[in-house]
Amino acid sequence: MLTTYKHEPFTDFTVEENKVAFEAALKSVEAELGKEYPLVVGGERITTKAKIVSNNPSKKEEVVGIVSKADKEIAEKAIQAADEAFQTWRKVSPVERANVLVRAAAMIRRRKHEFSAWLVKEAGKPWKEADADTAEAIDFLEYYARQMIALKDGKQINSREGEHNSYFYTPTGVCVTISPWNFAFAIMAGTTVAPIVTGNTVLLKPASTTPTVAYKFVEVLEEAGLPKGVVNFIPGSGAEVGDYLVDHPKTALITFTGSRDVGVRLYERAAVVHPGQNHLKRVIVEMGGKDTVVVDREADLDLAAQSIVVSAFGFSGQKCSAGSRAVIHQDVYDEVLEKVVALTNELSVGEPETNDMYMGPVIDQAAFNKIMSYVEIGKEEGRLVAGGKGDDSTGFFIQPTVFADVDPKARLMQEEIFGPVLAISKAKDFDHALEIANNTEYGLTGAVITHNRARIEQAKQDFHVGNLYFNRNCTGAIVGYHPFGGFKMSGTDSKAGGPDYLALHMQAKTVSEMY
Ligand SMILES: NC(=O)c1ccc[n+]([C@@H]2O[C@H](COP(=O)([O-])OP(=O)(O)OC[C@H]3O[C@@H](n4cnc5c(N)ncnc54)[C@H](O)[C@@H]3O)[C@@H](O)[C@H]2O)c1
Ligand SMILES: N[C@@H](CCC=O)C(=O)O
Repeated sequence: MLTTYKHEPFTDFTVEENKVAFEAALKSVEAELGKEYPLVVGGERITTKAKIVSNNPSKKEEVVGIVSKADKEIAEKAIQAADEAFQTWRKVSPVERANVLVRAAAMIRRRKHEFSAWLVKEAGKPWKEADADTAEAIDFLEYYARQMIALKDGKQINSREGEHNSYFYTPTGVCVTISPWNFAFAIMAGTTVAPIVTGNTVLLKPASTTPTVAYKFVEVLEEAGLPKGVVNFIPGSGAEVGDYLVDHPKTALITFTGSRDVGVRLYERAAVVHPGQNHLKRVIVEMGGKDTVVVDREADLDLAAQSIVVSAFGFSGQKCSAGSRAVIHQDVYDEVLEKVVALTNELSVGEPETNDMYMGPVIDQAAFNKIMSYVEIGKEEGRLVAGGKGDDSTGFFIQPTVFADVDPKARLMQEEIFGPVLAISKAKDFDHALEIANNTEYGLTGAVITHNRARIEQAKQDFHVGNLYFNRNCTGAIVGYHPFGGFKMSGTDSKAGGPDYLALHMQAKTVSEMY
């Protein structure tokens, strides 16, 4: 019997013992930098000539891992291995499947700082962000294990005299998991184990910037007792391997987390029925955000400024949930803006290895260039009040940047920048603030800072986002506490870490037997 689910606590790095332990983990990871990792297909290790090289975004020259790269031929082999493994894995009891996740969670918990240290190196995460990413990966394993046990007997339905009816969930088939780099552990792990615990088999294609941590996770699943072929590790080009897997007639389920453009393309492709395919593919697509913190005139203005800054600049704004826009009531606009600028100017940016930096680098050169081009756009569209500079000489560092007085329809207020750039608009009143908050194509997260109960109720009805928060920041959803997923072009609102999530990976079956 499992204990009641509780989320994994975050590490307090002001405690000397924790700091020392994390430094030791970083040292041990440093000793492993630059190693090579194979693909894993049906349990077999495959080394290819073509490689994906992942570098430390804060020290461009530092190679973190060199990972073999799958092509179409290997992708085909992996699909066959996953299909074969499905025939037995689907019959393994849900409790046994759940136990694999619980064992894996325990193993990761014992190596928690080591995994977080990999995230510092490979994703450029400051310690606190890396620790939260690892904690969330553990949470997904623990939460989905318990959810599967709760669903194992299906749900109660009615029977009539002489008839016995039952309703239960069955596995779907081969699942393609395509994950992003920004929660290189948590989202990769969560979107891998949800299909596994529900009895499906998985082809895992992690992001090319963060494949090492994904390989380490696959090793843990194997050590936890996952049979060969249930998870297959096949990093590769999104365009080549991604398309091949999405189009394949044996693919039953696709779970994608990433950008809007790739997600939409994949959603369209998955709708096409290919020769040899006798089913419709299930698709879970979680995409970007352009998330807003709204500040009412009746609000704690210090809390408002803190919420805006934390939402905008945590992990350098590289969260789909990032509050990259703030909309402030005109009566308190100047005061909140002044506080936001003061807090922003206190933030430090630099190599995250030593835990004295609030923000590390952005992920790579392409991201650096894109974000800096938005800084230039911002200079045309608004008033630069903080930051505005970047330095890519040794790593990809960008100052936390704030633009004030931006028109609600300006590009800076509409497009996902995915970096430390905050745009601020002034609202005439609360209705106007909500109108601006809703005026993008996205609908992922949002926050409202207000003391006014009527406005809280109004926002609950009218602020059209999947995750709405009051009097706090709009990032940092916790598995099992804040099920996560967005409306509109932010995705299929599948609510990762929530009670309805696992059912999306299964087929409900009705059985009726006459006595
Ligand atoms: N809604 C959410 O829960 C959520 C969570 C995290 C990140 N995101 C979003 O993800 C984006 C950042 O992540 P990213 O830069 O890794 O996104 P991305 O779309 O560039 O890549 C995501 C994954 O898709 C793969 N890919 C790329 N082209 C492909 C193709 N043609 N076919 C199949 N796969 C392909 C990539 O290799 C990667 O594994 C942001 O837009 C962010 O908002 C959303
Ligand atoms: N679930 C995370 C965001 C994931 C996307 O990047 C949060 O709530 O901040």
